[in-house]
Amino acid sequence: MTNNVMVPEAMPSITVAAVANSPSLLPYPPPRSGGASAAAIRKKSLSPVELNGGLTKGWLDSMKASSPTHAKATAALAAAPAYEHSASIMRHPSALIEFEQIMSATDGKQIVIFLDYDGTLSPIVDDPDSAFMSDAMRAAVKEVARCFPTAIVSGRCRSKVYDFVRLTELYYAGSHGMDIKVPKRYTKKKRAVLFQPASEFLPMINEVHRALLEKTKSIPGAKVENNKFCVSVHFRCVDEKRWNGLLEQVWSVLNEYPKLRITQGRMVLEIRPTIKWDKGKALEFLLESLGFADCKSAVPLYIGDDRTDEDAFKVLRDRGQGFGILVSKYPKETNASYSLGEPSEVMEFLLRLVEWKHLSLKARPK
Ligand SMILES: O=P(O)(O)OC[C@H]1O[C@H](O[C@H]2O[C@H](CO)[C@@H](O)[C@H](O)[C@H]2O)[C@H](O)[C@@H](O)[C@@H]1O
Repeated sequence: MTNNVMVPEAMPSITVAAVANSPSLLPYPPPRSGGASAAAIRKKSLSPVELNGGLTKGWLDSMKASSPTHAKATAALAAAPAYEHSASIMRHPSALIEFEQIMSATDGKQIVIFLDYDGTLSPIVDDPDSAFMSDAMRAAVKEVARCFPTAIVSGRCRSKVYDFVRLTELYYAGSHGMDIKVPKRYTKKKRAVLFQPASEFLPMINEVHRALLEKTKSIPGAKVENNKFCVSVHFRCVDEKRWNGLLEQVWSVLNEYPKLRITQGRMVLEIRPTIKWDKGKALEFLLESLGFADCKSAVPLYIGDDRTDEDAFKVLRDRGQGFGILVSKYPKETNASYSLGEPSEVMEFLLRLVEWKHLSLKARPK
């Protein structure tokens, strides 16, 4: 355990009572038009689906602290007392330092790699359209995919994340796992698998995207991104003084869509269907499609940096299978077992995996 200051990358968890007792807080979900009672709102706030990753008290603080490239990150670090180190929050062991231990736990089983994109394979940048991965990272991912089944699981829409990664040998799950494509050469039945559990929401998402574009166009720096089955509203380039205004605009749109929910990522609000599907479910779906439904036959390694990746870390922890690896410079409350500081360390870890695979093949008795 270190004495590092804990800086949350997404929102801190809070109790429902704290929400109910804080009139200054904007409640989530927002009051629907038609005037839901405060009790009804509080009751709705209890929904685990919404609290788990939903927008809660402290969203402004956590939004401020969620960006390593944001000027206020330094200030957030300086505000140590606000994020005091607690016994439950510690830096997890480095996956690089503990590499041999991780590998010995794989015990000859099939390793399957799951990679988040933004903040994991590419550094966080101001413009989401310029979040390119380096050629060196692409080469490392290509090598790793030669050695192990490898999937990208991203909040972005699948086609966009493919345009960044440009490797045909991978499986892609976009829209937080709500758009999964497994190429036919990898499926048992040799038929491409396309899984889109939120397809009925497509018209609604497009409508919300258009409404949000319109509502936010007067806010300098605000960016609305259509991720096919979800929409991202970016705060990164918006002056902090306007964040509440931007949030209000988002809520004014969402008021009309009770079948959508909102979660918070790194300087971003993500609007998505209320269906019970997330990166954790996507991980399970992919394992099954690849023929590894049986816990005993595969060791999944899931590497991600965001709040939404916690769903996948939790699945691994609950199944007692494989390892979650959190990408974060700061200690954080997480279900991951190991950590890596930044994308450059992710690349180093991937290259170690490739090297390990080659050495283990050489060591095999002829
Ligand atoms: O699941 P992910 O692949 O991590 O996608 C989550 C969001 O990633 C992108 O936004 C984040 O990265 C941007 C580029 O570095 C950055 O500007 C933004 O502040 C980050 O939140 C993507 O643009 C979003 O649509 C995804 O939801």
